[in-house]
Formats: sequence, structure tokens, C-alpha cells
Amino acid sequence: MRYLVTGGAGFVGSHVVLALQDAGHTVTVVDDLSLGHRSAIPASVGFIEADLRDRAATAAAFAGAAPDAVLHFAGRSLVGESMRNPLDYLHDNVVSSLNVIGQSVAHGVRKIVFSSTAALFSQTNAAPLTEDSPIDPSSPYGESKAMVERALYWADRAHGLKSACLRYFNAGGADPHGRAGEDHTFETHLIPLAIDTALGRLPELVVFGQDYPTRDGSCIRDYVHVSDLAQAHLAVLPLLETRSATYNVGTGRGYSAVEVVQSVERVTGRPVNWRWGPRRAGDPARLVADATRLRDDTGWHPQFDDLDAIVATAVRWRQAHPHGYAD
Ligand SMILES: NC(=O)c1ccc[n+]([C@@H]2O[C@H](COP(=O)([O-])OP(=O)(O)OC[C@H]3O[C@@H](n4cnc5c(N)ncnc54)[C@H](O)[C@@H]3O)[C@@H](O)[C@H]2O)c1
Ligand SMILES: O=c1ccn([C@@H]2O[C@H](COP(=O)(O)OP(=O)(O)O[C@H]3O[C@H](CO)[C@H](O)[C@H](O)[C@H]3O)[C@@H](O)[C@H]2O)c(=O)[nH]1
Repeated sequence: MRYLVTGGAGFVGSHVVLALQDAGHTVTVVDDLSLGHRSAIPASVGFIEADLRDRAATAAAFAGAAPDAVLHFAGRSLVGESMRNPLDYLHDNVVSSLNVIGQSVAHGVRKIVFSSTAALFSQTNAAPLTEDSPIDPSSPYGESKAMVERALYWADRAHGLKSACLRYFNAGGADPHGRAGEDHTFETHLIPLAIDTALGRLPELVVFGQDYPTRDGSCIRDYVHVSDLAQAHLAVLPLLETRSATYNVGTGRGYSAVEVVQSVERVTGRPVNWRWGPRRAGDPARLVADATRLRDDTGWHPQFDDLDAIVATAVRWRQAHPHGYAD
């Protein structure tokens, strides 16, 4: 199979590229390198530099790659930034996704996997979130993903394009073989920031909000290992022969931001210098997945079901690559 991976130079996409290669598939990455890294893409993988907001550039990428299936990761994905630039987020994520969906239809692609998000939900109770939990995004970022999910619904109805919307909870960790990791130029994610603080590369970590209705007052998230996420993509592809589907992808375990900090302290053996700060706009209190549907339909289950094990892979990659992909 020939796969086109949009956003394959980024964190999740680069790990999925490795999983596809490991499974013997032919892969082309399309990315504008606005947030990703050329060196995150293995030399043996085809690469097209293009901005998917540009329809003609997207069409050219599809013509060049001639894919059988598409995995669409490219986009802007920061909750806090989306609260400050809502229209940019809606524009960029929706326009680029409509271009990818439109070109998939135009080039006869039958299958697409889309990176959706737990940020579609705004948790109102402590129960894990199923695929049928109410969609009520707390941020324009989450809203942009909800809009693309609906576009994919209509692309199937009208054109028979089968899609899997994978609603990732919080991706973390790094390739267990050390081939890839998380490296954002302006890092905002909790695990890498806590690691860099423990390693003395950052002076302090601020935990956003101590007054959420959770056990210690900080937000609770379901951290899923990025290589487990990658395997979820491979697991859903066969289903797309016959139907579209939507899945929540997480471990089912929730950890508070403070518990993540404690995990980093355990794994590194060093203290994290942290303090409480105000809430970050757009953050729901608690997002924990019920991934029963994915498990039942595909047999997928996370190999990493323990936060320390996830954090340990991220720490190893960071220690091996103190400057990330610039090393
Ligand atoms: N990381 C998470 O915890 C998480 C959780 C839920 C959903 N997601 C979704 O998964 C996807 C990947 O997330 P990530 O953490 O790897 O993000 P990332 O920022 O590391 O990677 C995104 C990639 O897309 C590329 N890109 C962005 N805009 C583009 C454009 N217009 N044209 C071409 N390429 C473009 C960037 O250069 C980058 O390589 C995103 O769609 C995100 O919303 C991520
Ligand atoms: O310096 C920081 C950074 C984060 N946090 C907290 O840590 C938790 C996790 O925050 P991240 O920024 O690591 O991740 P998000 O939950 O904001 O978002 C991630 O997971 C979401 C799904 O849950 C989205 O899809 C999104 O793309 C992806 O970045 C949140 O409660 C946040 O408030 C802090 O306290 N301090």
C-alpha cells in the first residue's frame, strides 16, 4: 500500500511513519515544516514540502504521491493558542483538511485516517468519555476538529470516502527504539516541559490552575504513548474497506498535572521546580477515554499503560537529543 502522511514531520505523524515503514508500507510525507522537522522523516521516506492550506499545492502533492490511503495529521493543535487566535485556527485546520479531503476524493483515495481530539469534549462528570459523549468543544481548536469530522461524514455520504476519526487523548513518550521523539520549537506540552525543568534546562514549571474540581485541583488527562497511538492507526485501516468509524484513543487512566510532575521526578530522580499558576483558557478539567469500542473492534490495546513507562521513553529521547532534531 502507498500511504500519504500529512504532518509526518511532526510528533505523532513521525511515529506513525515509522510504524508504517516497520509494517512494510511505502510512505510519502507532505509537510510545510512550519512546526515539524525534516530530520524527523527517515531518509528512505519520500518528502513533499507543501502548505496544505494551498489547494494547488495540495493537488500537486497528491499527484506526486499517488496514494492508496491518506493519514492526515497536519494542523495547528494548541488549545491555549487557539483561544487567542480562534479564526486563524478554524481557518487553517478546516481549510487544509477540506483540501486534503477534496484531493482524496479527486484522486480516487478510498481511505483516510484523521487526527481528531479529546478536545471535542468538555467534561461535565467523572465518567470516562465514550464516542457518544456530547460534543461540546471548549476551544476553537476542538471546534475545528469537530467541523472536519462532519466534513468527513459528508465525504463518505456523497463520495464513499471511508474515514476513521481517531480522537487522541494526550500523546506522550517517544519511540522505544529511540528513532523519534517530541520536539516542538515553542514547547507548551506538560511532559516535555516537566522533563526539561527536571534536567535543569528550564528554570521552573507552572501548573495551570489549582481550583479544578479534581483530586488535587489540577487538570486530569489520559496520557497515551505515541507508539500505541501509531498502532491504533494500523489497527483501524482494515475496517475502512467497508465503513467509516470514530474512536476514542486513550488508556482509560487519568493523571493530574501534579501527578505528571511527580512521575517525571520519579523517572529522572530529580526534583521539578514547579509552582501553581492561573488556569489556561480552554482547558477542560478532566479528559479520560473509554476506548472500549476501539479495543472491541480491532483488538488494539496500549502496550504502555503506566505513566512512568511513558515518561521514561520521553526522558531517554530528551537525554539522547538535548537539542531535539537540531542535534
Ligand atoms: N499531540 C497530542 O497530544 C494530540 C492530541 C490530540 C490530537 N492531536 C492531533 O494530532 C495531529 C498531530 O499532532 P502533533 O502533536 O504531532 O503536532 P505537531 O505540531 O508536532 O505536528 C503537526 C505537523 O503538521 C505540519 N503542518 C501544520 N500545518 C500545516 C500545513 N498547513 N501544511 C502542511 N503541514 C502542516 C507541521 O509542520 C507539523 O510537522 C494534529 O492534527 C493534532 O491536532 C494531537
Ligand atoms: O506548562 C504547562 C503545560 C500544561 N499544563 C497542563 O497540563 C495538561 C496537559 O496540557 P498539554 O498542553 O500537555 O496538552 P493539552 O491537554 O492542552 O492538549 C493535548 O491534548 C489534547 C487532547 O486532550 C489536544 O488534542 C492537543 O492537541 C494536545 O496538545 C493541561 O491540563 C494543562 O493545563 C500545565 O499545567 N503547565
